[in-house]
Amino acid sequence: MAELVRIRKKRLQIPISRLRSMLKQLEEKDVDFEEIKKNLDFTASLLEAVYLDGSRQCLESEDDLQQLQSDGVPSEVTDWLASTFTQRVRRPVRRSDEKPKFRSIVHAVQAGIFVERMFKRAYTAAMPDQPAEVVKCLRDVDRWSFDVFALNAASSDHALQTLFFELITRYELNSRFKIPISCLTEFLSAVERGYCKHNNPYHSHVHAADVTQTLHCLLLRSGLVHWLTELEVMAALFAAAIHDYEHTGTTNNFHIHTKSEFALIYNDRSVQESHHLSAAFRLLQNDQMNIFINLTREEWMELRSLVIEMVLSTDMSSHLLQVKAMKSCLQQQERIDKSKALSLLLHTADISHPSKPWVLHSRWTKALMEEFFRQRGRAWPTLLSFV
Ligand SMILES: Nc1ncnc2c1ncn2[C@@H]1O[C@@H]2COP(=O)(O)O[C@H]2[C@H]1O
Ligand SMILES: [Zn+2]
Repeated sequence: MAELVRIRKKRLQIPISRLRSMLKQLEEKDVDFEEIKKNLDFTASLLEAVYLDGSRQCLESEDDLQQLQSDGVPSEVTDWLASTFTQRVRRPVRRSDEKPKFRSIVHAVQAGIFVERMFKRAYTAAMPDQPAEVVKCLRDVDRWSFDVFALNAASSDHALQTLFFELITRYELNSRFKIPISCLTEFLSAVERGYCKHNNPYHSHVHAADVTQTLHCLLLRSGLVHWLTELEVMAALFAAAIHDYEHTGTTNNFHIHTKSEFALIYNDRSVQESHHLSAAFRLLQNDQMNIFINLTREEWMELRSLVIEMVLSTDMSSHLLQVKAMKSCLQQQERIDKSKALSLLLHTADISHPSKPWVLHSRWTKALMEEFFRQRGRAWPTLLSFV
């Protein structure tokens, strides 16, 4: 793994140093501005291509370049790839009339910084040694088809801990927010125990790991990750990890109609979601588990507010409202509220399994059916009408 990262880093050194030198020239304003903007645009397209089509492990040979070409990457980008990563000489670039937009430069710079960070993390992560099987599973962590069940088996039933650790270190959020490693370990163990409390076939820590990975995939592949601050990414991953914490394996309706303790505490409003939040935040009251101990007060307030909004939005009863609000926002070209967008993304990840490969979807569906049947059993016979 370390060897692979070393090779990848070496390959990316050329475009990274190119990007840096272009930026320096831009600052000094002593070059052809249009040319440099175009180069930056190419760099962004290259980096996006490397990530978006999952081919960042390639660029080994001409075959890989061929593959990029067939995947619809512009010919200029493929040429640039060839001249940068292989011995092939670059063809003259066709001049385009279209002026590169300032946004392209912003994206290029952001993409460059992001890619460099993703690779740097391999050198800074304090992650414990993982079994080879876990490392193998995690290679697919950026993919929609990621097999969370395989990860759970490889990590001896610790999918959530393993995945959260991986993502936090990948995004370098552990160093950015000075998360004590011992707190992170304690906290994640407690979260996994909470998910096991009711022995649910569906709402287990594996579901939490699945939703967290899916959210990461959505953020990465849509490019939204460049639009977000580190605090927002941290809040999003945290919200996904805890979004069903201590789920009882029953629906909100079940709680309301059985006049459960939770329904009484939360006044029939988003009963489960309110409990997931409250119980997870309560864990952080314990200093041994407070992974956010080093956040400033402002950072903490912002993170807490975002997480609350995101987890409450996983209440299925808010589905239509959320979709309608986002549609009207897009139609009227209004500025999109980040917390609303993140909430919708978490909700999307939460109900995403029907769009995953059949082998994953059918497994989730069986687990959910089993959970629904168990609830029916618990409600029998008087309350059957509402379950
Ligand atoms: N394929 C599905 N069909 C019907 N309901 C689903 C399906 N997938 C998920 N759900 C429900 O949608 C809910 C989303 O939030 P939860 O994860 O708490 O619980 C989930 C299930 O109750
Ligand atoms: Zn869920």
